[in-house]
Amino acid sequence: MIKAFHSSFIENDIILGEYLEGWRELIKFMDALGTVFTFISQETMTKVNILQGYLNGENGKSYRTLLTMVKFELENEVVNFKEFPPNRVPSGCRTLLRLHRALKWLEVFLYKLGMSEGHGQTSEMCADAYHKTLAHHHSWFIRQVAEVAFLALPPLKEMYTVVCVQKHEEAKTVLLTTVDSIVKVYNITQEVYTMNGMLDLP
Ligand SMILES: CCCCCCCC/C=C\CCCCCCCC(=O)N[C@@H](COP(=O)(O)O)[C@H](O)/C=C/CCCCCCCCCCCCC
Repeated sequence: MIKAFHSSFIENDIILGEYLEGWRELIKFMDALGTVFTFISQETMTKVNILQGYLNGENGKSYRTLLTMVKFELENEVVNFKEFPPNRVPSGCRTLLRLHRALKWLEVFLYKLGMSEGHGQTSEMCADAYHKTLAHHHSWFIRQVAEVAFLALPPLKEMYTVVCVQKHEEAKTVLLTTVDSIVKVYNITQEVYTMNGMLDLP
């Protein structure tokens, strides 16, 4: 997962194929945490599949990177700035924005896990990261579902086994290295979306 996210950025752009690979690896982590996260994992996979569909489609070349996707979709008026178009596959830009917002939550959550010194409740860290980030973009109903899922998060030691480490020091290295890659990917994407006025796509 670190490898995929790390090789996804080039200068000020993101290679979409690598980015989606990073997400697929993240989904594997989430699946390893238990069936209570299936709903979130499926929602994430749906978004990944929409983007992969564009990448594999007839205009696939235009979806090779974040910048080429944005250029193509804006030039071809694929992006809807006013409403979520019913009965149409959502644009790549709108779909990636949902993953981008979730990446901020993940950055904050993994940073908290890494800096926890082996103490603290994972559910509290996760909820706190969520309230500060992704929750701002979710409806009341989704926020309630998320709160219930957080309660099912395993304790810190068990979470470490998910990232294949035993001790806090090892976990800290893995988690903070991941955060580092996520921050780079997040900042590039944020810049591109800001420049194109696309941070609030419906
Ligand atoms: C050692 C620790 C390893 C931890 C690894 C964690 C891996 C996490 C992987 C994925 C994170 C979740 C990504 C969630 C994507 C949500 C996309 C989204 O916001 N969708 C909403 C908006 O879409 P549209 O309706 O506009 O199309 C959608 O409404 C939401 C659906 C339900 C998802 C609710 C997610 C809320 C919680 C996020 C925290 C996940 C907790 C997982 C705990 C590990």
